[in-house]
Parts: sequence; C-alpha cells; structure tokens
Amino acid sequence: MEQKLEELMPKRAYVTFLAGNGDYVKGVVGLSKGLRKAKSVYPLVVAMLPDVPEEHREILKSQGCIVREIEPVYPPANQTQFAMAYYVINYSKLRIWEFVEYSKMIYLDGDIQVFGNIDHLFDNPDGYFYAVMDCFCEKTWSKTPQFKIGYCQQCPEEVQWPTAELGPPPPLYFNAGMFLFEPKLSTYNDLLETLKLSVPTSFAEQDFLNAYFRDVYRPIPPIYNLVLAMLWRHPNNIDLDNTKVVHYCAAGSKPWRYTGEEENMEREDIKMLVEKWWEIYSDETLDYKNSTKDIGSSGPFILQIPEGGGVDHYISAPSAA
Ligand SMILES: O=c1ccn([C@@H]2O[C@H](COP(=O)(O)OP(=O)(O)O[C@H]3O[C@H](CO)[C@H](O)[C@H](O)[C@H]3O)[C@@H](O)[C@H]2O)c(=O)[nH]1
Ligand SMILES: O[C@H]1[C@H](O)[C@@H](O)[C@H](O)[C@@H](O)[C@H]1O
Ligand SMILES: [Mn+2]
Repeated sequence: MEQKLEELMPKRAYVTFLAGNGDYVKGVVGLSKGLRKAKSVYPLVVAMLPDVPEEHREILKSQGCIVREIEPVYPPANQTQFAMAYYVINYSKLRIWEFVEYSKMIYLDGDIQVFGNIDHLFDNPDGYFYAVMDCFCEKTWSKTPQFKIGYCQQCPEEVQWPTAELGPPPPLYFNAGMFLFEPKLSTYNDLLETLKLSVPTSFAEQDFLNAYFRDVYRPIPPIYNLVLAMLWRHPNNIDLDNTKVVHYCAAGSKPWRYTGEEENMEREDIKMLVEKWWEIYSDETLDYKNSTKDIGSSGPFILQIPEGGGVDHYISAPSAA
C-alpha cells in the first residue's frame, strides 16, 4: 500500500524553553524570526511552563511557533547554590525528550539567535548528542576546581590538568544552550529516574546532561553556539565571520536588557552582535503573518521540502526511532 510522504519523512523541529511572565518571550520571538530569516524549513516548538501568561502564548502563536505546555521538573531537594538562582527551572527542559512525534530536534535557548541556516545539523549520524564545548573562564565558574586552577578545556595546553592531585582530566563539557538530540520515551523515563538519584550542582541540568550523555557526546564547532565570553577569553578558537548561532549568555549581554554597562559589554563586537539581534527582532517583514508566502519560512501547518534536500534524502535518512 502506498504510504503518504508525510508518514515517511522523519520529523524534525527546533525547540526552545520558556518559563515565567518576564521578558524572555522577547528572546523567543527574536529566535523565531531569526530562524525564518535563515530560511530554516523546520518549525519552532516552544516548551513552556504553566506560568507563561496567555498573552505571551498568543504572541508566540502569531509568530508561527508551536506552543507545548510542560509540567515543571524539580531536582532532588538539596543545599546547592546554583550559579544563577533561576537555573533550578531549567531541569524542566528534560521534558523535551518526551516530544516523540519528532525524531530529531535542535534545542536552542531563548537567548540564542540564529544568523545562518543550521538545518544540515539534522543530517548528523543518529545515536549521538551534539553540542558545543563550553568555556570555564567566567566568574560564574568560580566555585569549580577548573576555575580555581585556571584550567579551561578551550586551551588545555595553557594550564595543564594536575592529574597527580585531581585524577584524570574531566570529560569534555558542553554548553546546554544548544544541542541536537533524539526524543525517545526510554531516554525520557531514564533521565527522570536518574535525576532522582543525582545531586544538584552549580550548573543545574547542564551539569546533569553532561554527566548523562558523556559517552555519546560529540563536540561540534563553536560557530553553532558562540558563548559570548569566547570573544575575550579564546578569540583564536572562534571564527566570528562564519558564526551561525550566537548565545547571549554573558552577564549583561541579553539584547533586550542590554545597557552596555557591565564588564566587557562596551566591546565593539558585543555592540555589533546586540545590534544584529535587534535588526532581526524589529524587522516586520520577518513576522510570520508577513512571510507565510515566502518559501522556506517555517510555520506549524505547512509541509515543506527543503531546497536540494528532497524526497529521496528524507526517505533514505536512517530512522531515529
Ligand atoms: O525567566 C526565565 C529564565 C530562563 N528562561 C529560559 O531558560 C533558558 C536558560 O536561561 P539563560 O539563557 O538565562 O541561561 P544561561 O544561558 O546563562 O544558562 C546556561 O546554563 C543553564 C543551566 O541551567 C542552562 O543549561 C542553559 O540552557 C545554558 O545556556 C533561557 O534561554 C530561556 O529559554 C525563561 O524562559 N525564563
Ligand atoms: O551555562 C553557563 C552560562 O551560559 C554562563 O553564562 C557561561 O559563562 C558558562 O560558560 C555556561 O556554562
Ligand atoms: Mn542561554
């Protein structure tokens, strides 16, 4: 019997996370417009906690986002001081492994902007967890042994890991603001069960995900998640001209809150990147309602086949189920 094309195609989507009634909704609106500008063919799902107000949900739907409410996930009770107190809500991100109507997803934080098309990352071989290596040099890391001895995995030759005192060097560590993963119920259930036995640490679910996926983690280049501190900590490791994804995670760098006053925020490269975020956010031609006719603009109800990545490509892709 003939199967419909839709049924044969592995489904893919971007996914972000939204909590509360604050201003992160602006980040998500910016992100949805950035994905449209980059002509991504996949929709943006917003996994949101129940505390996101109706008004913000409507704004996101009107930008073509698929809104999915999730229940909060809490870490085991513990005395941990997270690097930022609000990181506790980020454990709720684990719910995205339950989105099994998609075979592969790319998670992007709401404070991320996409400046180039990254749809090709979905074609990476199945069975791995792909993300960009983090940097340990900012003050948020000050409680960690890495920071205390001045060790960063971005330049492991500068300060060598003291194996004699601390044992073997820690495994590669990714920033959890961007990653490619495969939703799966078995993984989802195991993540939640494993969390119950875990001890919360400074970087909350980012530390947890690093520990959980350490054997299948494959680093991808920093052009797929430019953690802004890399600009002043490791300029030689980055390629700004070819950077496709920028993560406004450094203190004071969220474009919708930017004042330029915090440390490093007066830099020309930071100003330029903040301006580039605003250009996309304020561009009305990128609003979903103005761009649905445009081929390549992502939206929830349109089945689209990417240029040059047609039917054969989809059908031959190995199943991630
Ligand atoms: O009030 C809030 C706070 C956060 N968020 C969402 O949670 C994400 C994570 O928060 P930040 O982007 O402010 O955090 P950082 O980039 O500093 O944090 C990094 O470390 C965190 C540890 O919990 C997470 O892993 C996060 O994905 C990773 O990029 C946001 O992008 C946004 O999508 C909200 O919706 N509302
Ligand atoms: O998740 C954190 C956060 O984004 C910090 O702002 C950054 O300095 C860290 O390197 C990262 O691990
Ligand atoms: Mn972030």
